[in-house]
Amino acid sequence: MFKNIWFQIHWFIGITAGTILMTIGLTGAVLSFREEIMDALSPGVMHVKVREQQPLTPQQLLEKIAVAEPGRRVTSITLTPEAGASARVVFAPPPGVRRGEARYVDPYTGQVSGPVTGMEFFEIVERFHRWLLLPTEIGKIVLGTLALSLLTLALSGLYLRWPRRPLSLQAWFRLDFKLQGRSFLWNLHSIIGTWALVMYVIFSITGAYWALDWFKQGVNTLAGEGRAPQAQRAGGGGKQQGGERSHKDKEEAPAPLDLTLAWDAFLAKAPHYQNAQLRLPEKATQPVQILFLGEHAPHERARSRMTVLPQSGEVKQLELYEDKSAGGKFIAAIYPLHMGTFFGLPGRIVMAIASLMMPLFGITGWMLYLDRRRKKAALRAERAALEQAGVAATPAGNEGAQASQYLVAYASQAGQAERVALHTAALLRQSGAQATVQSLARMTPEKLRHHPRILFIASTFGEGEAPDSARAFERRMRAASGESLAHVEYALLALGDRNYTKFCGFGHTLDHWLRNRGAKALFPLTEVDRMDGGTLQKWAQMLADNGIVTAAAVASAATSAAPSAPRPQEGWHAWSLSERLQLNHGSQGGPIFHIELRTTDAANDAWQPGALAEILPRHAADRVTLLLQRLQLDGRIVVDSKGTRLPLQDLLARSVLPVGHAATNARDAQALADTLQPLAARSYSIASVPQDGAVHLLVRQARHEDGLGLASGWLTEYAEVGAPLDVRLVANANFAPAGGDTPAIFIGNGSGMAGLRGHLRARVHAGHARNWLLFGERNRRHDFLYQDELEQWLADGKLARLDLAFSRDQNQRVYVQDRLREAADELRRWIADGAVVYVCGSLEGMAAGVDAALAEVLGEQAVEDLIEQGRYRRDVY
Ligand SMILES: Cc1cc2nc3c(=O)[nH]c(=O)nc-3n(C[C@H](O)[C@H](O)[C@H](O)COP(=O)(O)O)c2cc1C
Repeated sequence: MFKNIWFQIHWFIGITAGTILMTIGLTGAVLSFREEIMDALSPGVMHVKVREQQPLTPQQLLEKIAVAEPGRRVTSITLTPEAGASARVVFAPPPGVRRGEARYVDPYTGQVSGPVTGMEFFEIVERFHRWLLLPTEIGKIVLGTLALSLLTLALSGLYLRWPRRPLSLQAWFRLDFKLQGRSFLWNLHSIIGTWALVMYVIFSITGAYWALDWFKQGVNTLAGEGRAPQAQRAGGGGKQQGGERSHKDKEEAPAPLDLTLAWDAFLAKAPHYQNAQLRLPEKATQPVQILFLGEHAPHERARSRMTVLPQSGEVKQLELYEDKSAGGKFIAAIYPLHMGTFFGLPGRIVMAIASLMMPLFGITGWMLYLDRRRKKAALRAERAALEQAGVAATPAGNEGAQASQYLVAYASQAGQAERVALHTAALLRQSGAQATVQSLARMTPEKLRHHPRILFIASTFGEGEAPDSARAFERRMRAASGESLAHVEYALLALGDRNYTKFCGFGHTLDHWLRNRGAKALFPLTEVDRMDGGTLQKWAQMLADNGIVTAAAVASAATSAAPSAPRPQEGWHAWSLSERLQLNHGSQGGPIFHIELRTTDAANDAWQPGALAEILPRHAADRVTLLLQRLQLDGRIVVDSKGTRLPLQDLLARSVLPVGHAATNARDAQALADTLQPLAARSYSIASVPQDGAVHLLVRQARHEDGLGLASGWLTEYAEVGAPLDVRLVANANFAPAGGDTPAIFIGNGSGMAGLRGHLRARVHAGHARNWLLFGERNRRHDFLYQDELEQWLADGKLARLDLAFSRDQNQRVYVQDRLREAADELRRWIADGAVVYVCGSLEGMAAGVDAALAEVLGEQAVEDLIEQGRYRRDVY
């Protein structure tokens, strides 16, 4: 709730003040290097060619100027001892003008140069930066408000992005260029924001100091400097008055001013000055003020002040910077802090970059805002449509127990999980079931037991954590006592992004917790990568396969708009199936095939152990032909599908085949093509390393009542050896190698050997020998996959230990988890040595059993710690 309020404040200020702040940032960056730019644009003006001779004294300069510019009074001269640096002089302004003209004077000849190129431009930029080109008093208030807005944005942003693991540097500072879409924008916005935070706080506080008088007075009082110091710009503070007076006194022909004695007095006190500005009086009898940077001045505003009588050279007053109070020094540091010069050139560059980045925030912020609006609008439309159809979210406080047959509970950050939840509810209703949609924000873990059948749609946020709205639920979940959910059946769809280390992290946490409470999964957790449309279809299909919704409802939903983002098409490459070999002839289980894929595309043949190969499957040619015959359509007719032209039979082979009315209603080939949805990609663990020159897969052929499984049938039976395949290799951060020579324990069963073998082959190549493999299947005789290779590694010392669990080779069933228990002491030793555990294979039975065995041997907390430390990695399905 509190967070939500801050979120609203952040985006509201962001889209209003933030938009103007972009221009303030840009102009600030332009002003950072104003002097250097003007110097470069005006050769021979701000710096002249260095000569052997001594530069002229201020008095000599004054005399030369009097000849060159007769009748013009000089109000200040600024000198720098650097060889070749011109003196800067300011003339008294004409009546009614606020600022006098500034010109540069050759330090050796006293020649007055022409105006500096760019000066006017920078003055306009400065007026924009300080007052938005408004009248000063109004401009100051606007800029002060903007400065405070920037402070609010920075601090609320910090609060909103506070990582749940604040000790992780990575969570604070790591830019992740693998991310895409909203996740990438969010990463950019929050990480760069963190980097720039200190700079923005400095900008806003120092900016507010100049713009808001009350703020300035407050700061001055705090600093023990009761009055605001005089403006310290050249020709600033009180100059206006001076200008008016000069006009009034013009007739009186002031006595000529001689600076010789005053300058000598100054040099006697500060012979090694870095910079001196002489403020000249109108009359020779009045004192000259010299503001100067002493030899050890730490920054450009660490100025000392000397007041000297020009006629006698008597020093009336000397206020050294060194003698200022701490508060006074702080006030003097405000300008260099704002400019970054307080920290020298590096500070200036950092501040300029931070200013330049302000538009990046504005733009990413706007994009996040618009994306969110779009998603919310889509969600509203969806909700309205589904409400018409009778599927509505339960009002708060009415979790009405058994009232509905299914609870569809979602955890969503930006609304995608909610949309899927609404669609799932629609599917349920079309199938004749009752459904209630409920956010986990309104649920507590304790209330779940009132719902015997729950479908969860859970997205992940942060680093593998629950979305904000479900954080309270997650907290309670961790704290909840061991209340049993034994009578609850559930299915879980986890939304995530594979580019994050903890892919679908919250979905898995929730799943783990539900199982530990005794809830029964209707089918294994389904992961969805970046709202992949195909996987969502798989979810619907799983619901149908398990009798939760009807096939007809799924088919009709498939032809209507699915709640998926357009499938990212990038990354698909042409591969070919180069080898196929059944490894388990005679097995009691389904046939398992070793399959090799090759590509000629060298740019696409690198992957890390644990990676997955996504494959776009196709229907067997016979099935397509049969359908075409039934529809009396010619499969060779070329149709258009999302901009690609291809024969209808090819499109059908890659699409969900239409059933019922959807097919028979199609008037012609193109009308049919327009209704088709692409088949979901299937992921397989890669069992080889790039050095093998091919992607190896282990595919178990699935057989259903109506024939072979779609993808496994295609890969193991229908596709000819040599057939082309659309393949995309994706990293699997959850199952990536932990790196280095740390000991590794590999546990798996059946085709799960694939993911383990990929890691093992990589480690063997790298010469890492502390590998322990626990593998299980039914019979040693038929199911000892890759037996020769494993035994060879064992003999060569490349595999330190191999435990096999062939469940049906003896009367009593034995599984990998049993082997793990038998080797408890060894397991504890390996874990103590820092071992990383990799589990690959079936979620049901194996993964859950291994989980329980690990908890038994090592303790629940130790398992939690392993997960936290990234030492328990799983690729289970
Ligand atoms: C800031 C941010 C952090 C995320 N962190 C993860 C993560 O750790 N693991 C993951 O699998 N997905 C992560 N995601 C991806 C989301 O879970 C995914 O985009 C999901 O579809 C969002 O659904 P929603 O709109 O219901 O929140 C993250 C997304 C964002 C914007």
